[in-house]
Amino acid sequence: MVPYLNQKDSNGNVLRVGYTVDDHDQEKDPLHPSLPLLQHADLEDKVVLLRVDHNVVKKGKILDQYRIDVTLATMYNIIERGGRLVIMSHVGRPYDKKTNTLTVKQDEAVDAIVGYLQRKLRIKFAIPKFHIFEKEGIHDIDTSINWLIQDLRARKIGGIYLPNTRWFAGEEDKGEKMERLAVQLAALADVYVNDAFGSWQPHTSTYHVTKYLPSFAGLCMQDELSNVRAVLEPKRPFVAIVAGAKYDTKIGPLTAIYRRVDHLILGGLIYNTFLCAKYGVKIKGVEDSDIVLAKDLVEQDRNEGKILELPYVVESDTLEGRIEGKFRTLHIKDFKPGEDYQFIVDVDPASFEPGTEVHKGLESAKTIFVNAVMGLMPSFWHGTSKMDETIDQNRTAQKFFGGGDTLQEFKSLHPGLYHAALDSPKYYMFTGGGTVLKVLEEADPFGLPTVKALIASGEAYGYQKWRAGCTSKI
Ligand SMILES: Nc1ncnc2c1ncn2[C@@H]1O[C@H](COP(=O)(O)OP(=O)(O)OP(=O)(O)O)[C@@H](O)[C@H]1O
Ligand SMILES: O=C(O)[C@H](O)COP(=O)(O)O
Repeated sequence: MVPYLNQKDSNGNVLRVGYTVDDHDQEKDPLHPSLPLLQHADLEDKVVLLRVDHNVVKKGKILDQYRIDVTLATMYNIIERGGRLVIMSHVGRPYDKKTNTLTVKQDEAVDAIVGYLQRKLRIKFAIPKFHIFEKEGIHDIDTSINWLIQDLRARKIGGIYLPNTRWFAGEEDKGEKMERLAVQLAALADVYVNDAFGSWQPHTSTYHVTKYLPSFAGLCMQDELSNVRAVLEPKRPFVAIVAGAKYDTKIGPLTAIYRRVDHLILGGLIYNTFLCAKYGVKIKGVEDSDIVLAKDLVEQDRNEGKILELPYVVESDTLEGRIEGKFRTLHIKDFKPGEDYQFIVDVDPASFEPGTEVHKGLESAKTIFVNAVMGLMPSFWHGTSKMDETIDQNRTAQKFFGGGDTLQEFKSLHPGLYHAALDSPKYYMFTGGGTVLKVLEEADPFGLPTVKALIASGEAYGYQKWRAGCTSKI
């Protein structure tokens, strides 16, 4: 039997699920016709493995619950239609690719998320416990979970929330461990739903598991895929601001994004690396191998001049904080090839003052995409704060913010503006900033590896054929 809705009326038309949302307007907002949608899954009495991006915990605490809140509709929809929830998310980056070790820290546990969900939904979630090996994490999903699954099916508990997916040895593995985890995850459930737009990396819980279960895009995923089109087809001039810490996953897309924008503004570790490559300086914390990668971008920009450089940066002797006498503002025009600098930890707000190229670029933009925390938080917030204010002064541009820390810092630095922005048609908040960069690189929202995997699963389970056979609008 196909895993899709199977109720038909007397004319053989597939019935819409009366009480649920089946109102994605394909004409207004076309999603890929082969992308299996949650609305079309048969969920009655099914255990649903739901992958979300609840990567909102820092030092054991939730700083901004936005990325949890936007998945509540998917959860409610699943429960309301008879599904039973097994939820999973990653928190942080416990796996160190360089040393090949995995560090399990309790302050990256999902407990705070589960506490929040229980308060919000008023239902009880169980977090199963598995044996954790030092430097290797969790090897296997222990069969003891079967008791919990039984309780879940019997409605003795409201849901199960698995431990941080990146604590599993097979999550980021490419070999046997990955295959093992994919099979073990799939064995827990009848259906898989991906609502984790922000987690585009093809890991086991976002990608490989789809080989073993009928898989669907959740409601948050669908909204994000629809909205990202506005960034792919922007009103011009289009300015992108990319900053922050995740140099490794963001430098790749950056050269492709360069081709799409009218202006690019860099900050954070990405800017430090760019400055080293362009001005031949050494900045503490920037690795030589990363500078080599940034050289392509510098070359490209020598010809096209799209990068608007933030002229004033903040140098600090320590990463411990903003300590009087240990930090200073530098102008990049004073950089001399071969010179060594301490940590560059922020841009000075003066970089955004009227009259600067950066200010002119932001003032005249019609579309602005922001995946940017300009400085090392929480001490060096001044550059990010000024950036947010400067962007807001442009009242005509369509403004897109995306990224866990980007949203969280926007909220903590300008709470009033952040809440107004959530309701403003001039702003849109994406749950993943790196994901939007990846979409821009692929030039196609459905080119994300995780979305391609959902489409492939639909092919394997006959979704396209089922959909072609539906005569009523679904
Ligand atoms: N110059 C800097 N040196 C060190 N860390 C920095 C610097 N500038 C910013 N950061 C850190 O970058 C982090 C944010 O970067 P990150 O790439 O994770 O952004 P994000 O908005 O979460 O994006 P995404 O959701 O796409 O991962 C913050 O924790 C901030 O402290
Ligand atoms: O915070 C994020 O950007 C997402 O949760 C993705 O995290 P990742 O870049 O570590 O995959």
